[in-house]
Amino acid sequence: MSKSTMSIVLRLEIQKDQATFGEIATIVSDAGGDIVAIDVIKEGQGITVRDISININDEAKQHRIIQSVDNLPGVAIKHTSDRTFLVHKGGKIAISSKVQIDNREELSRVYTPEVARVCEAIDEDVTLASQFTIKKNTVAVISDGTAVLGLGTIKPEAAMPVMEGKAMLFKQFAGVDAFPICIHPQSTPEETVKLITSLSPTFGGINLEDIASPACFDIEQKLKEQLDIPVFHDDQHGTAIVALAGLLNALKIVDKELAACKIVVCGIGAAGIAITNMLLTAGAANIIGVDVDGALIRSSSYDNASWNDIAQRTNPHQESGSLADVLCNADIFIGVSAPGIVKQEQVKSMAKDPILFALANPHPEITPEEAGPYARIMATGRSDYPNQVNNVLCFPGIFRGALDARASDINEEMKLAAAKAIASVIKEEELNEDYIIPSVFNENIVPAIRKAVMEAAQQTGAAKKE
Ligand SMILES: NC(=O)C1=CN([C@@H]2O[C@H](COP(=O)(O)OP(=O)(O)OC[C@H]3O[C@@H](n4cnc5c(N)ncnc54)[C@H](O)[C@@H]3O)[C@@H](O)[C@H]2O)C=CC1
Ligand SMILES: CC(=O)C(=O)O
Ligand SMILES: [Mg+2]
Repeated sequence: MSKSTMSIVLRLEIQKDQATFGEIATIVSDAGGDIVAIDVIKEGQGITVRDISININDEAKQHRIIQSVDNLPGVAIKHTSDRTFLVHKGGKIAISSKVQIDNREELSRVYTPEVARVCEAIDEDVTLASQFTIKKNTVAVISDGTAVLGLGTIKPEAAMPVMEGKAMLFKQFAGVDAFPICIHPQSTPEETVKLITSLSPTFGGINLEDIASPACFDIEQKLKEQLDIPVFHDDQHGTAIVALAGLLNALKIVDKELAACKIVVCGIGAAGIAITNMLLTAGAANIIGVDVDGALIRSSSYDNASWNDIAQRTNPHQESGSLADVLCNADIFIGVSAPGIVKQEQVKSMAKDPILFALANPHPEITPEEAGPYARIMATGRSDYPNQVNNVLCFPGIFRGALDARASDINEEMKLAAAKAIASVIKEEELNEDYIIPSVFNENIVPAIRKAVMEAAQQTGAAKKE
């Protein structure tokens, strides 16, 4: 099974009479690195300068390699670079023009004075903005940095690499122009709503990203009420749609019905609440929500209003206790909580053919290696294991469909249609334990979601375009 690798490049100055490349290779290999490329940068009298590219799978090994190589007599590290940082240099996206202007006539057309005629036309009929501006195909990816991946609150500037990454994926997979916008956290959800509402005329849709719960619920709800463009909190609904898609296929393999399964959803935050709601809509009857203080039960009262709401609508047998307690005999575990909180013993205690979706990023609740012997089906949110249950499978396609339908909303029917469309990309005869969800590179995903979402938008009256 694959595991993500970091890749570093060391530029070494080697005194030929004191050190050999063989010695360096041995040190790197002993410290757990794989040398994947060597470039000779300079050959001189008694000195050679080489770039060696090394793959490693954790940061501790990286430090060990650097230290050991640096300690070698006759070897000096001139420069160290990390390929992941290199790919982020200067940001990952850029804006480009669709039209080249080479003379004054063309300049007058795209800019003043001619542009004013287009402005006046849009001012008279604002719906023309969808025809004559980027609004037609542009989505804002907006975060306040308060729940970035599983990193918690980080500075908005620090959230930007994730938002740029989302923008890249929007473009590559669905041709949607997405603009990353990281804002300072506001003191109230109302202020965030006001800020985003002010930005909204530019965009054809708003993809909220990595905004902490419970504020994210209020923010999304109010924006949906106030704006006539689709507003979609990716961590809630994108995750829920992909989780349901994966589950529909996983259940076919283990031959179980969703309604008959005992399902534990761990982490009743943005993703966990949306997953719970989506599974209830899809027919699940026995979901137990678990958060830091254990299983949510109806008879308790929680400070978090969403937990009270979830507790009222789940856990029909009122099972209480810790995650370990309620995982006993569970058919399905879905984690959107914290790294490493599920132990092998707990997987062993689950019902026959357990399904585990350990979706916390970047470190899952349990690794596939650990769960492997006991889990029948295992999925994570990561790109480096089979069965990647990640919202990247959804947001490009769902916005493609919503923009093309000129939808004013992404409603429940459109979400359910997207989940079924993702699941349907894998044919029944192709399904297996390591292939319950299509790869993000499967070219059928976006067209399948787009078609299903456009149809659902038409049927529910959300589409402005026939
Ligand atoms: N694979 C995917 O596509 C996605 C994965 N995620 C991951 O899910 C996790 C949660 O994300 P959000 O819902 O946006 O965050 P959130 O902050 O809204 O919710 C996290 C919830 O987990 C709970 N939690 C923390 N530690 C726990 C523990 N030890 N036991 C039980 N519950 C615990 C928190 O109290 C909170 O209610 C993150 O790691 C994130 O990266 C989120 C969205 C998409
Ligand atoms: C995948 C994603 O959106 C997250 O982990 O927050
Ligand atoms: Mg996210």
